[in-house]
Amino acid sequence: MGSYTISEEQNGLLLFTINRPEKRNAVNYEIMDGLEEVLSVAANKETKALVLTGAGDRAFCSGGDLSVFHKLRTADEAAVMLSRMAEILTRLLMLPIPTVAILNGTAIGGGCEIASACDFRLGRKGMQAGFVQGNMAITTGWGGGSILFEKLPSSIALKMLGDARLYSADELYELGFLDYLYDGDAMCQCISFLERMLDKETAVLSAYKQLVTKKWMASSLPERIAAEARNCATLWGEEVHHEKVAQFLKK
Ligand SMILES: CC[C@@H](C(=O)O)C(=O)SCCNC(=O)CCNC(=O)[C@H](O)C(C)(C)COP(=O)(O)OP(=O)(O)OC[C@H]1O[C@@H](n2cnc3c(N)ncnc32)[C@H](O)[C@@H]1OP(=O)(O)O
Repeated sequence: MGSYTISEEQNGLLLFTINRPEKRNAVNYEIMDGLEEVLSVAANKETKALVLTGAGDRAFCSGGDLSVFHKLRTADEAAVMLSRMAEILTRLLMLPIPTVAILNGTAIGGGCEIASACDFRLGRKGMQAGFVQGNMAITTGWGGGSILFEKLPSSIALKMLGDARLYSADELYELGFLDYLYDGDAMCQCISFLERMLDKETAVLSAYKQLVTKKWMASSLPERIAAEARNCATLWGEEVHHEKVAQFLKK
């Protein structure tokens, strides 16, 4: 089995599952390929909504695979990976159909950035999530910071990014990062959350989605996301970042 699966589910849902539970679903280059693939498949007019989740019950996604990306030493090397992923999240954000992240477990760093790029975030009761990049002496580098400022009041977004800590599911729901808390079968809960929307014509859902994507285009969000990736790349090239990652890998 590869690092991801793509499956067509009932009610017109397209499901992308990050399948590296033993690495807490950390993102490697294969998963980036998979995200690019699923975004192309989602353009099919039969798809009503795209759903992203992680395999297992421990993690949605633990961010970038530090053992792989630790090999990127300079700002220029990091910029290639960061800007590719920023482009993927921009496509996900602008997809003309609803998108859902099912946070079946912990979401950390880049995992929170992926979730932020989705229209809705459903969290399993008891999960945790945090933009911990600050503890690694970098910022969000896949565009998730700029996206979070669009999704939440700026004081809440700044606190979450600056704290760089894990928040509980209850806190995340209260802050508005999570739209729904579930327990039990994740797909059943997701279908139930989307039930009334899935009855509607794709053209209707797309028209509504475009109301927000046009706003984001007009405020140059894609350019802001690209700038965020470049700024992160500069911090990435600093020795202090490499030391923090080495500490994690040593553990
Ligand atoms: C690079 C992009 C950047 C961005 O732009 O946003 C980022 O994403 S930075 C943030 C990177 N992520 C992290 O800092 C998270 C690191 N992981 C953890 O804190 C913990 O693993 C966890 C996610 C809280 C889970 O804890 P736990 O359930 O106790 O599992 P373990 O810690 O024992 O991990 C099991 C296994 O998985 C490996 N692992 C986990 N996360 C990553 C990761 N991001 N990259 C690579 N490998 C990861 C961990 O090393 C263990 O491996 P083994 O020792 O081989 O079993």
